[in-house]
Amino acid sequence: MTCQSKVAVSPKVTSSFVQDVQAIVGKSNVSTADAVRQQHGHDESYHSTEPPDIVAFAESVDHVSQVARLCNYHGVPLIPFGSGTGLEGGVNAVQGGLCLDVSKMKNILSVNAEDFDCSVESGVTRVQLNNYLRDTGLWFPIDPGADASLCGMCATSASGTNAVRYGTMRENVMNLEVVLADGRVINTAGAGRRTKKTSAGYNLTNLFVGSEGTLGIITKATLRLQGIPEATISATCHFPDVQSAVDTTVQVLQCGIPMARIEFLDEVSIDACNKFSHLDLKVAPSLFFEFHGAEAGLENQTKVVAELVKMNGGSEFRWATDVDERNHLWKARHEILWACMALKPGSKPYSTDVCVPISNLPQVVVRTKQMITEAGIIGPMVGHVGDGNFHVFFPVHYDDHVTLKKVHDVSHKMSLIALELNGTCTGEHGIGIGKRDLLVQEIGAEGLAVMRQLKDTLDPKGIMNPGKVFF
Ligand SMILES: Cc1cc2c(cc1C)N(C[C@H](O)[C@H](O)[C@H](O)COP(=O)(O)OP(=O)(O)OC[C@H]1O[C@@H](n3cnc4c(N)ncnc43)[C@H](O)[C@@H]1O)c1[nH]c(=O)[nH]c(=O)c1N2
Ligand SMILES: CC(C)C(=O)C(=O)O
Ligand SMILES: [Mn+2]
Repeated sequence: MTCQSKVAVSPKVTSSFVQDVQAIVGKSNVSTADAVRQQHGHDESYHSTEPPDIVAFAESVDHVSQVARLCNYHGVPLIPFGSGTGLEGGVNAVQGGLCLDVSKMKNILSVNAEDFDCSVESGVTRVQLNNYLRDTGLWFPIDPGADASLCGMCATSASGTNAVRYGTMRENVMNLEVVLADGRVINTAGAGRRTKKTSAGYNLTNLFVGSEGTLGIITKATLRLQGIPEATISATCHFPDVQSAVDTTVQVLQCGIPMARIEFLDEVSIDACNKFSHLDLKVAPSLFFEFHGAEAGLENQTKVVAELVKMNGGSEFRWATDVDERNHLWKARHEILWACMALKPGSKPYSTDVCVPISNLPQVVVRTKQMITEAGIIGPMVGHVGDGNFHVFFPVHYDDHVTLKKVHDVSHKMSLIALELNGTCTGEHGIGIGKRDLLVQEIGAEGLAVMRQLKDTLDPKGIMNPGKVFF
């Protein structure tokens, strides 16, 4: 686990190949400069930088299609690059090749306000879309902390703090335009289709959601939108221990309260947030809640949740009712990765991401906390607990191999506990290069072989993001 990068140029990327790429996307959209290759050879994770041999910037689906056809012909690895905010090394060019940056395709193609949907090109980010929607009364709720590209979010099946109410990318994508390895362009639900439901054949859309660039390049996404709620209330409270906070979450959901957000932060992450984002919360295991709905309904919901908090030994609510206060709170939550890294200056994130059925959550959280304490490492715990999903954001230094090994061991054991409890090794960050060994344990050898057959059918030469998801 070093930070060294590969300098050798793949023998397949010859000067005539570079010229062919330039002829497709234009000279100014191609770079073999070291700085550009380095920048495209890593995401926000701790994985070592692996630069591609060449970076090309696409400006249209036609560019993407022609570049794919060229790479396929020459057998050159093709790595799609959205905004590089991934956390499992998904863009790292582990076998060299061509990195295709699709961030210049930034058009919001349509917004159908009456139908609650929109279509965006591959470079449109979630913040760009929500700014654009501001005056329509609509919003797109899926919110990974980073301002990721929406097509990259499709590729990793991202979610975030709102998933407990609004679902993940899987539930919010209606159609995708995808360029396959051989350059063919398909629409996974048929050209122009944007229905809320369909029983027409196989669900190709969801085959590409979470495919991490290994099956094709997503050039357009048709997404569901939501109405901005009439009223929004946020509140925080703290608990004597982790177990009581997680028990409260389970009970709130069992009561059928339609929570918009329930986020857990342990005392280490609260401390990190206080320091980094200038909050003054009590340093204790805490829950951040958000309620969306009509004013009248919210009063009842907040009352029930406050009672459950009290029954579990939690504190009074601290309300964040006005917009500025609320934005400050959720901005702090979204910046928590960097807050945790600031606990150890110069560190990079080693993040974990397990998800279990909600009733098994207390067990996995409490066992993880014990492992972190026993290992004597810094391991702030943060969870989208309403989904049974939680993370530990370990700050690591590349050269501290002793701590890295401890972190890796705890992280691996956490995933095994999640699998043992009918859960998954990744709720939202994906497999990338870091969790390939866990995927086989999760899906089983036969299930994985079927995934492999699908990959071989769509990408027989294996050019699409090789070394990711599978070994
Ligand atoms: C501070 C912070 C906070 C968070 C997160 C990151 C960071 C830095 N994330 C993770 C991250 O934002 C998420 O993985 C994004 O969905 C990745 O989108 P990018 O555009 O950055 O893809 P990026 O460029 O990083 O690529 C990720 C993978 O998708 C592929 N890919 C990208 N664009 C593609 C395209 N158009 N077609 C095909 N394949 C493509 C790549 O090849 C790669 O395998 C997250 N996530 C989450 O789910 N919940 C969260 O709460 C957070 N929070
Ligand atoms: C920081 C990141 C990785 C995240 O998933 C979160 O904040 O929930
Ligand atoms: Mn998360």
